Amino acid sequence: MSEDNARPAPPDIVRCAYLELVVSDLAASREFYVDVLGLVVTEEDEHEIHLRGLEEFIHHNLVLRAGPVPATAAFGFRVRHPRELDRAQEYYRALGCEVRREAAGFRRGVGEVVRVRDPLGFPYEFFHDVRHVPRLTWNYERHGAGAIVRLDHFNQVCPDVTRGARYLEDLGFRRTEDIRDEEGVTYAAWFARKDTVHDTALTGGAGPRMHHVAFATHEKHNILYICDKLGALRRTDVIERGPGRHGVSNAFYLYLRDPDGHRVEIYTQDYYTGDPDNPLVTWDVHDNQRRDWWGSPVVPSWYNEASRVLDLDGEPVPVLEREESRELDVTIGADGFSYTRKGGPAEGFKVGTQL
Ligand SMILES: O=C1C=CC(S(=O)(=O)O)=CC1(O)O
Ligand SMILES: [Fe+2]
Repeated sequence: MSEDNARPAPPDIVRCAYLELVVSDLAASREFYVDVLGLVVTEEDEHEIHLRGLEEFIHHNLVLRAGPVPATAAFGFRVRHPRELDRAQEYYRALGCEVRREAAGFRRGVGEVVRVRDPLGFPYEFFHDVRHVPRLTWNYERHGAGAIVRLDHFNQVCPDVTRGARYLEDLGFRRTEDIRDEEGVTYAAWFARKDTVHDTALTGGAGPRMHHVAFATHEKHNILYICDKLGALRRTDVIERGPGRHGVSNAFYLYLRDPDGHRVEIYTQDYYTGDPDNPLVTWDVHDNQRRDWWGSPVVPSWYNEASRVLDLDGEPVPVLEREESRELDVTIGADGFSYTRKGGPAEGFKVGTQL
């Protein structure tokens, strides 16, 4: 039992492991994720494609499933031992959540799965047993110049980030960074189980919705190559934001939109957060360098658009509007305010003066 004996201890989550996306045109999505981005096909048929990064040894990091309504069907987390599935089941039942336990075979390449619709409305899955597949770390003949090596994180849109943060921290996630204002409103926060900046993050907005899934490369030049390749393919309209250097996480980044509009981040070189006393980094929502260290603007679609999520029966979960102030409103636009140097000039061409 956890400290407050009222609730069972949370499951011991190792890492974010896979995302299931429903896509409207499986062939178009396969071309985007395999031919353009270079993810590796573990297994595929006419209904589903199971993909992974070059360094991954579990069966998949991404499932593309053909369906009528583009949405996110599952956020998969690996737990440290099969017994943690019992804990997951007890923990979420004690929260009053819908919990289903699916025998091995429910999900290809994965053993028993506990599926929940969590308190924020998201479809979370927990698993341990998984089929191992070849790690292609040293198969450089298969590494394109864009070389995506692993799944790094999810990003979830929810109306109340403070409430969501409390839920994730009770679940055992460590908050590593956040964006707040002087009134104490939290606009976004990042949460880790592995020793990088995050396994998932909460972005304040209408939700529950899936903001993005991020895959990691080893180097910035892998990201720059993906941009150059998209230029050569005349597909630069899939580039939504970046390339650039984040303030939060310090990672180099690129955001793309897939054929259904699902957002994919390509991400590299954040920092180690594994010590128990890892210090929280808090950013001022008006700091122009918080989301892009070079002060480049965040396009409004990045704040406003995200993918629906499905409940455990495959139905879209209703979306609730955010009640607290929204980041886009307080930083960009006629009454938006953002600075490069606190108290410095707000005039000029940077964000907050022309968008
Ligand atoms: O992974 C991330 C790290 C940093 C940022 S931000 O735009 O720098 O806040 C966004 C993000 O959540 O995608
Ligand atoms: Fe991200």
